[in-house]
Amino acid sequence: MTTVNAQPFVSIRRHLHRIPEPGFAEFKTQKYLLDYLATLPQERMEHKTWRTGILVLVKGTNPTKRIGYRADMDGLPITEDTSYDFKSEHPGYMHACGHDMHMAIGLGVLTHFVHHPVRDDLVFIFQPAEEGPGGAQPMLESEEFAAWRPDCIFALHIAPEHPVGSVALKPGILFANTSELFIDLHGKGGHAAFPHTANDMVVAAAHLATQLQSVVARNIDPLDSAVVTVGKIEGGTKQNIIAEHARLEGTIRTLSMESMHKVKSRIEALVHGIEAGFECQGSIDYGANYCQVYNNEDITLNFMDWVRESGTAELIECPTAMTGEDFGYFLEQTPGFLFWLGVNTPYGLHHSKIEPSEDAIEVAIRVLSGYLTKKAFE
Ligand SMILES: CC(=O)N[C@@H](CCC[C@H](N)C(=O)O)C(=O)O
Repeated sequence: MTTVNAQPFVSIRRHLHRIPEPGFAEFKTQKYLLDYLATLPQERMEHKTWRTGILVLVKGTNPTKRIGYRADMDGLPITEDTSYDFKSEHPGYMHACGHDMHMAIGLGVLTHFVHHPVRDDLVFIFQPAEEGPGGAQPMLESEEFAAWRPDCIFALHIAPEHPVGSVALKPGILFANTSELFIDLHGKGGHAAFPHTANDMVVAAAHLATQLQSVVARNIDPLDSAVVTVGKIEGGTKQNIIAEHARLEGTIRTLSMESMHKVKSRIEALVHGIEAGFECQGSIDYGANYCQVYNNEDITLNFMDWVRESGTAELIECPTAMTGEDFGYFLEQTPGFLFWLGVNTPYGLHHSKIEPSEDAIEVAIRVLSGYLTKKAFE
């Protein structure tokens, strides 16, 4: 089994944790990663940037194919509430989805292969804007990516609910199809004391938020799975002014595209109903849409067998989750898989208190280095 000194990558993770940035604005993150790459021996390495992302080629000794690992880079608009002494230095932003861990692990694996080259070429992909508006699709269409397109590709995501030392996955559909959801309602504002002269968009938004919950409950086959979550409502300007505008922001998750179309058409019908019922105008924007994460059956089962046989980590066969990931677009074009990495913390992804166990960094570097070495000689 490969032994790994993960301490430098724990420090890297802590530095990255301090500088979370929004999608396509990962400027400090990109610079920090580039500065680290410059400290490595350059003989076997080439790199190039794509927008705020980075692609790194670690050259094989006698390459027959290219193997990819992808790490996402962006943070989330969350005010951090952890006990860390290396908290976010960017007010209102936090690495609450583990991308700091994913990048540190990527650098750890890359560093291992710079010092221990294998037969095949390895491509490390640091991708911006996973949380939105979605960096994978435009990156896949770029010339920079096309020149180093991998033949198979892997990624991981931290899993708060799984123990450190474990990896969890399944062949087939692992994550759902997603669509963002932004609904604007425009009515007639007015004085709080004269409601009969106005069309109150706070009341309309409240009705709509409640009605949206009927879509999954009443329009989707209970044996299928779907989610409609409204995560944010904004409306009004002052307590004694009737609001002329309200905005609902949410996300849709489905396991099939058929259900995605059904959910969207029901949402459109409900918004028309609100327009008629509250004499207002509604508009819907579906923002960024991600396709499902579909793990290639053969490669995933092969990896699961390898984990079991090598004893590199505890293997958990997990169910499908309604999370989304634009890594699904890589898997649509290139066979591979994504796995959950156990980080054992009571707070979930996107929570202001999440503190993933950093011991998982060593586990991930060990698993990925071991597996990619095997893969490079298959
Ligand atoms: C792993 C994870 O938490 N991914 C995000 C992906 C966001 C997709 C998109 N911006 C949306 O909100 O629909 C997730 O929320 O699952």
